[in-house]
Amino acid sequence: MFGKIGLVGIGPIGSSLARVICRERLAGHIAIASGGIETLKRAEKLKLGDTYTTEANEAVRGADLVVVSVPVGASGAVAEEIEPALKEGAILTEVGSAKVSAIAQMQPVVPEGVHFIPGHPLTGTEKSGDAGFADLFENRWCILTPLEGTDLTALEKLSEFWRRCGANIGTTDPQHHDTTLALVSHLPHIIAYNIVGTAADLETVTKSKVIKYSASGFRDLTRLAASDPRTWHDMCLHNRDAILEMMARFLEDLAHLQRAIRWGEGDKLFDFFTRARAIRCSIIEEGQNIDASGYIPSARQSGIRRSLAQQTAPSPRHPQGRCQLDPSL
Ligand SMILES: NC(=O)c1ccc[n+]([C@@H]2O[C@H](COP(=O)([O-])OP(=O)(O)OC[C@H]3O[C@@H](n4cnc5c(N)ncnc54)[C@H](O)[C@@H]3O)[C@@H](O)[C@H]2O)c1
Ligand SMILES: O=C(O)C(=O)C[C@]1(C(=O)O)C=C[C@@H](O)C=C1
Repeated sequence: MFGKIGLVGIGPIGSSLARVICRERLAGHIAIASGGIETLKRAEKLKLGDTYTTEANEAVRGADLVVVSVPVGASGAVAEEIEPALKEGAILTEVGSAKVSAIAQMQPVVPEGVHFIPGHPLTGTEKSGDAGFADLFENRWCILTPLEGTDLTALEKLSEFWRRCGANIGTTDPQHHDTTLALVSHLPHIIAYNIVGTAADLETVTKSKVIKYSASGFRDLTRLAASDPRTWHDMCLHNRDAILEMMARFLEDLAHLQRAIRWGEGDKLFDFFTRARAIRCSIIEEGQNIDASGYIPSARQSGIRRSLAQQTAPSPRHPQGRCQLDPSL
């Protein structure tokens, strides 16, 4: 699809993209940039790309597609760094979880002639670092938030890229994206972090007992609390208003629940739990639930589960085994 793809940032999203680009042969050359030298060395060891550099502008020079996958708070600095090296006609995208802020930081420095189309793959795990995998985007939504005047050919090309990575494409405006994500992603993370904090602070139950006797309800609810602190620090600062709005609504609803429990309003509680269960069921029917282990969409949901043999097949252009996938990751 592209002669050269420049990947700036090689965390869970960047490293998953590198793997799927390689597997699907979407680029003639994958250039990887990361500020962290250790991360870069590991990416090289895993053969995630063709070239590796700590200089983002080096990786994007001559690239037909540039994907910026860095913490939202770093997107402005990265945009400034790569701006002089972006090729005329290139597609530039970023994958930040808060669109309004990422766009405000990047758009002003994008040169004329470069197609800047922000996006957000709605998928991830609580893992950090280069713990990505090629199937991460399979049957997940990737939301694109095209800006006014976006070139439709470039938009279609980027959409096709994500489709070949396994994703379904949705489009919306950045503000609507941020409001929705505040509810379906940011609030759940805040609740998870908070409940772990509550448990850890309990004086009547020791920390070791919380850990030892963690029932699966607590474990399920708290998985998200293992997520990357930098990501969630950035989210709270960069999608502040929408998150505060959702927290206010959540607290209001929680107070209603609290009241129903205090007054023993069984019917109310039963109706409330029944309604919530129906919503959870509809998420499953939409095919948006995932196997707990490994986070790989089940064969039934995705329609395809590529065999490991297929995933590790060397590319004919790189018979030495460029982009060999480590099955343990
Ligand atoms: N992890 C997820 O579940 C997930 C899902 C969807 C979208 N996102 C978004 O994708 C982006 C990348 O997230 P991630 O979790 O893949 O990785 P991450 O946020 O941990 O970032 C990792 C990469 O960014 C580079 N980086 C960090 N600070 C930098 C800086 N100041 N300047 C330049 N590079 C810097 C690191 O060297 C590393 O290569 C974030 O904006 C995040 O909001 C994350
Ligand atoms: O399931 C998880 O572990 C995630 O945190 C993934 C998740 C989400 O909230 O759904 C987290 C942040 C991203 O912006 C998109 C996806």
